[in-house]
Amino acid sequence: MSRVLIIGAGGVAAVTIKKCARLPEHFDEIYLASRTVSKCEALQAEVGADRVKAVYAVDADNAEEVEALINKVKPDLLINLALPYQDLPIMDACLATGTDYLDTANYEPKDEAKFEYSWQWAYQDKFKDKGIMALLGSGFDPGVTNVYTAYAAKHYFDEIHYLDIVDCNGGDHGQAFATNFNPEINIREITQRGRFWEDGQWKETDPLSVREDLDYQNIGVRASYLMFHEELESIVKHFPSLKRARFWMTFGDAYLNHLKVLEGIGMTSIEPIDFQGQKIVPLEFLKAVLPNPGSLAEGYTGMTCIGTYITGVKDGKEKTIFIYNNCDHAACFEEVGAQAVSYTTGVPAMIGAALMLNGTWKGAGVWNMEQFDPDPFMDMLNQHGLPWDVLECEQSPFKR
Ligand SMILES: NC(=O)c1ccc[n+]([C@@H]2O[C@H](COP(=O)([O-])OP(=O)(O)OC[C@H]3O[C@@H](n4cnc5c(N)ncnc54)[C@H](O)[C@@H]3O)[C@@H](O)[C@H]2O)c1
Ligand SMILES: N[C@@H](CCCCN[C@@H](CCC(=O)O)C(=O)O)C(=O)O
Repeated sequence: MSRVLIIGAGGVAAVTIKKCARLPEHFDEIYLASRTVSKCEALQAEVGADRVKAVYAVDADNAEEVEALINKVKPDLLINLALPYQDLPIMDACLATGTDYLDTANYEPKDEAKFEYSWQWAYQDKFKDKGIMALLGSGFDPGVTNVYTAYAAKHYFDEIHYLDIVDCNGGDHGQAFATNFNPEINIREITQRGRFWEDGQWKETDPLSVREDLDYQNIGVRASYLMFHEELESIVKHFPSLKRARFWMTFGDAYLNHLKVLEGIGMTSIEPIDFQGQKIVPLEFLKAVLPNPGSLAEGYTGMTCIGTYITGVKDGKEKTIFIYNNCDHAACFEEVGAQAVSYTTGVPAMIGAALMLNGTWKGAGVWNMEQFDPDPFMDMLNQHGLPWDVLECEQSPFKR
């Protein structure tokens, strides 16, 4: 029997819960908790009380509260789909109770827009000694992109040398400006300085200053900008043969113009300001004004294309492949009432959890996705709504 406790009841969690609920062979009992219990109740009503057994309010910034909840529910696995700020308190609660842990985004401190694995990797010995497992970044990127890299290294190359992860949302939600997942986390991510790995060191660029126009399968040519994304950090660690590793995300002109204005007037700042006698953080206020990402789903058209270009050597010859998925916003809405960015994150969280629970991916300690055999995960992507394809490219599409 397997019992999971999911923390978080936002856009991503809604997809994971619905997918888990359909798979009683992997998830016998599902429990749900979040800061706002009414969101959990709404999801429980949608999915059915036979599948989501009970819901709870929890403040996951508080490790002791999470620990008390774990002691009540006694899950085999805790799936963290709250925000990156809660990763460490939840990991502390898992350590205290001897519970396995999974998340989709690496820890970042609330008062500093900096995301890196050092904080979570620091739990390696503690998790190992306790005999429990943490699986980090089981979303799409990070997540599936790490698994694509491991799959390419296993089946297509003797050694991999160049990696370019590309993330295109070619969809149209009809809003002037909106983010597809938590606006605070998303805007903190894309306004950071760019960073990529080359010749054994990290190199920095000004935010969104390096552009390539790339042709995305079933979407077309889109302006793509170099950014830092967390999976680069673990992938270069686990594939030391990489000479260069970069991440690119597409943005339209309208999106970038809005972002520029919001940044220019200080609305993306995380420094608190005084407003009518109280402290407010401009970015938190902006989040309250922007559409809830879940609300974009109805009427959203077009698709995403996220994938990994890899160049390396096989039998002495250099070659490039592209492994990718297209995900259609409208099809996701029809299936689970969500848009494709929530879907592409929520499904891999379910798959990572299923592989942990049935022991296919197991081991004490803190793990990144590319450290396990990619094949069972790739099979489940095909079975559960995120089919992938591999293209052999004549040459790399990047000019630089
Ligand atoms: N790996 C990927 O591909 C990828 C892509 C998109 C999003 N993500 C990650 O997925 C996670 C969820 O994103 P989302 O769009 O669903 O966000 P969301 O804002 O819609 O949902 C977050 C949920 O966490 C809850 N929460 C926030 N603070 C809490 C606290 N202190 N205690 C308990 N619950 C709390 C909120 O109430 C909400 O239900 C984020 O960590 C995000 O960074 C990963
Ligand atoms: N998987 C991504 C999701 C973000 C998609 C970003 N693209 C922007 C582009 C919007 C536009 O140009 O209109 C988006 O918000 O969809 C991640 O890991 O961060």
